[in-house]
Amino acid sequence: MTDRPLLSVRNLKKHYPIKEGVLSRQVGAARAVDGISFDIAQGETLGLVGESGCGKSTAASSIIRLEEPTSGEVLFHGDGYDDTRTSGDGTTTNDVTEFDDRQLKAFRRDAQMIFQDPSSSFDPRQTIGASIAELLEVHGMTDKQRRRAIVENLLGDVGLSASDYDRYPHEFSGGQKQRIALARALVLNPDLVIADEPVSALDVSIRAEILSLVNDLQEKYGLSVLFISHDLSVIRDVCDRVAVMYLGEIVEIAPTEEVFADPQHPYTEALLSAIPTPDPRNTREDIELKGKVPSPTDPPDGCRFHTRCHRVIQPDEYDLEQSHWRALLTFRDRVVEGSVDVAKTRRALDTDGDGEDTVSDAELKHELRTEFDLPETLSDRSAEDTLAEALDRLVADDHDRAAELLSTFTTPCEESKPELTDRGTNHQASCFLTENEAPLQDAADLRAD
Ligand SMILES: Nc1ncnc2c1ncn2[C@@H]1O[C@H](COP(=O)(O)OP(=O)(O)OP(=O)(O)O)[C@@H](O)[C@H]1O
Repeated sequence: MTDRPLLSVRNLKKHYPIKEGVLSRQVGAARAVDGISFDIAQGETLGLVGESGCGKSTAASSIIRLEEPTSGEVLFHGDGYDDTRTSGDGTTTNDVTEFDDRQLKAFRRDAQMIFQDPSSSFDPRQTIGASIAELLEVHGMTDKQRRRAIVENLLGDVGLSASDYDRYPHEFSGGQKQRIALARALVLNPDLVIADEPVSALDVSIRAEILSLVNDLQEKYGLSVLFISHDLSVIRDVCDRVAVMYLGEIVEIAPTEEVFADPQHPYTEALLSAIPTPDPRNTREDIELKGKVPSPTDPPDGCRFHTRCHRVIQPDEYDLEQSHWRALLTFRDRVVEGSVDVAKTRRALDTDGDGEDTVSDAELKHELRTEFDLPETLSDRSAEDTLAEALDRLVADDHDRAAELLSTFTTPCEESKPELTDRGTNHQASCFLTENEAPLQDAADLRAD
């Protein structure tokens, strides 16, 4: 046991080229993973959490080199790996991204992956014992009896029995198959296991059993685990630390209890609020993550979360109710991108359906405010004047002028990018709001603003 982390990921990027035309010219890139860094200590379980599409699986497959990373380092310090390890060209490295085929084969023994759907990872014509024992054979164990003994023993460790060795995958339930997948991941005695949503496909009733098994095995074998999930409540049960990912970046990383007790990024706060809680005094369930996750081909400038953030910062000249400021920016973005369909709203209001233009502009503007959660009057006079004029232009079909007027509303969150900075021991987050301040105020206070 050393103090050195088992795995150090440094500024890892995976960009998928977007190609167009007969010549397949590259016209852009999906920045699925865009410069993430973290360590995993020996025997530690790190959770990687975020909504679907934020880049978790791409991060995992780039770390284990199922896909070639675009750039960055993945330093692995497993048994037998040190800085003097010699790569094929004679240079010294323990950077997985530089491994040659021989090193990669050894690494793939020491770092194993478990996937969400256990059904698809077994050959239906092979007994589960044979499919696990095969790995031992591939890695040089010639003694058939010994292979069988090791696998039978492992089946016991994952809560199955030695006699299951000769049974076929279809004879097992989803939960049992995930136990078998765990046995297969462990048979080569790895240092690191990457588990990508290992319980998401399972019935809620058996999730807890599998999570508890992961915990037991992690302890028994002294494993380091990268545990990927979109669900923070699952992470809480198994992880020592949590890294929160949004649109290809890590926005907060901290010990699990700190993330739950004192989140420093509004995105983390929103994920926490989605966890159902039986405690009626808990105020978190009211934060609603609005809007679409932007595309990684064109991520927002500045803080990537600002287009959906309930705490998006107001410039000094305004002092609006926070929810109105959020609504105003959302309205601005929708008008600027051209997705506010005034004609459609007009048709919807035309209840007699005669096609005659009987809907007044005042009704239409009222409906647009309602649709975008904007009040009848903003408390700030100058902001209200600008909004009212933009609405006038919009209902008069002068979309460009409306967009121009609304574009005068800007937030510091889109003007520059917050870096990950320290918020306490082992706690980092990237948000201007909490950079130099006390913890995020309670969600209940925010609503009372
Ligand atoms: N081969 C590819 N080409 C282009 N874009 C891709 C490719 N693979 C993934 N992406 C994009 O990269 C982003 C990250 O995808 P990824 O699957 O890693 O996210 P995730 O957080 O694991 O989500 P999920 O839990 O739904 O799998 C998504 O926007 C996805 O559309």
